Amino acid sequence: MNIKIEKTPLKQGQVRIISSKSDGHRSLIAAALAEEESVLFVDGWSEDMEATARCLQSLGAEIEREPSGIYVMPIGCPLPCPVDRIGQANGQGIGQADGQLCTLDCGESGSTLRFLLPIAGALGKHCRFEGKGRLPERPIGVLLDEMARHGCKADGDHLPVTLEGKLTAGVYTLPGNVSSQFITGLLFALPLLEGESEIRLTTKIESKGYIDMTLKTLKTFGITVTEAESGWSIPGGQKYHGPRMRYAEGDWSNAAFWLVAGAIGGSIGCQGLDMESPQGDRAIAALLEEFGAETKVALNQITATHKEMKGIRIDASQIPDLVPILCVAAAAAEGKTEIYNAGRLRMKESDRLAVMAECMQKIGVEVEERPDSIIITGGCNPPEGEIVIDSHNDHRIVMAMAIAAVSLGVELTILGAEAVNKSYPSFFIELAKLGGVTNVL
Ligand SMILES: O=C(O)C1=C[C@@H](OP(=O)(O)O)[C@@H](O)[C@H](O)C1
Ligand SMILES: C=C(OP(=O)(O)O)C(=O)O
Repeated sequence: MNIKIEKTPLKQGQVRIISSKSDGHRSLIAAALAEEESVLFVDGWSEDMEATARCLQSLGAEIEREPSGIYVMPIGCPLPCPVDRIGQANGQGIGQADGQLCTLDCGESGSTLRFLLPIAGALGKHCRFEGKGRLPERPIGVLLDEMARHGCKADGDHLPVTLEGKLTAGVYTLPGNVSSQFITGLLFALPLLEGESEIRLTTKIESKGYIDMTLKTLKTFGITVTEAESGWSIPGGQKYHGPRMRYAEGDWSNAAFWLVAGAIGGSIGCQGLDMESPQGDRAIAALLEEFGAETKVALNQITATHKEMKGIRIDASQIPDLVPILCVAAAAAEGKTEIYNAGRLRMKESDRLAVMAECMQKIGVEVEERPDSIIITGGCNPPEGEIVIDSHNDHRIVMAMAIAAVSLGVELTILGAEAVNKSYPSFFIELAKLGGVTNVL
């Protein structure tokens, strides 16, 4: 789907923010590992969350999405689970038959893949992991090596991979700067093993907010994890016991698009966010203040309002998903903005540093791309003629450039705009509610 976005600016207004997909993944996983069935309330549903739900079903959970909530019957449920029923139909009785292969189609979701690899290993499931788009290129090797050292082998280091064996407890040593998702996956998996485990980091942790989200979910489900000198200690033999009903919290990464739009050209409020959330992308509020814009919190709403903005230096190591929209904020700020420690952006749904540099150039913003950073000089001089942006199938590029169009006043066409469905299917509906004018071509 290609969408043309007119340069009509957004009106002042409010957006009700959908549930965090990161919290959605974690809540679904914890509920599927729990001892009891539960209901999860999620406002909005994305392709990535669908991928996690689908994979958990392949592992044996029953997940039913009703208008009243998402009903999760855990993997270890006392009733026959879907996979087990196949076993029964094959005359193999209740319980997954030894060696029976289940396929986990992770779609394009890095979180789904990297969270579920160690979980499948801890459950001793014989699984084939598949994925599409850029997912097969995204790194999983360091996690698979560590899993292999602990009894669970994969037949390759990129998708598709098939796992064989069952994880054993012990010391898991990993870098903290490739993907925090490896650590989240292990934090979910290791409590299920017999015996104590430890995760030891060999570098400083990046994307730490996401680990904090995982630790918060684990605590809610009664799982004990203690911080160690360079990682975490995880007692084995634990069981997940969670609340029977749970609400996923609002998504700060999605809110950032609207807050930047408010900061550049008016005033936009976001509702439904937890102001104390562990989500690292909550940093958007402080960053907009640093740029010079105004943010105000009243009750459950945060509003960003335009004030003259000046370029700043931004360390991206803890907030990778904010970078595309921060590039747009930088284009509206006077002087230079440098976003550094951003090398990991190259291994997301697209090479986000290269793609944002390409997009900024196309709309007439001065930009310099370096291996680990991007430098943007404020000011936008769009060229004559039609501007066409290739989304590279990346949801955050689509959303960032849609906000660029309405906030920087550049009419443009985005190719492959359906990529928004990965995390925020109602994005263009919200844009229209705020007065954004779009045409599907
Ligand atoms: O744990 C999570 O929910 C996520 C972790 C981050 O990945 P990295 O840790 O690989 O940076 C982030 O980019 C991704 O969108 C979601
Ligand atoms: C990188 C992202 O997600 P994931 O790693 O789960 O694919 C994202 O949502 O921007």
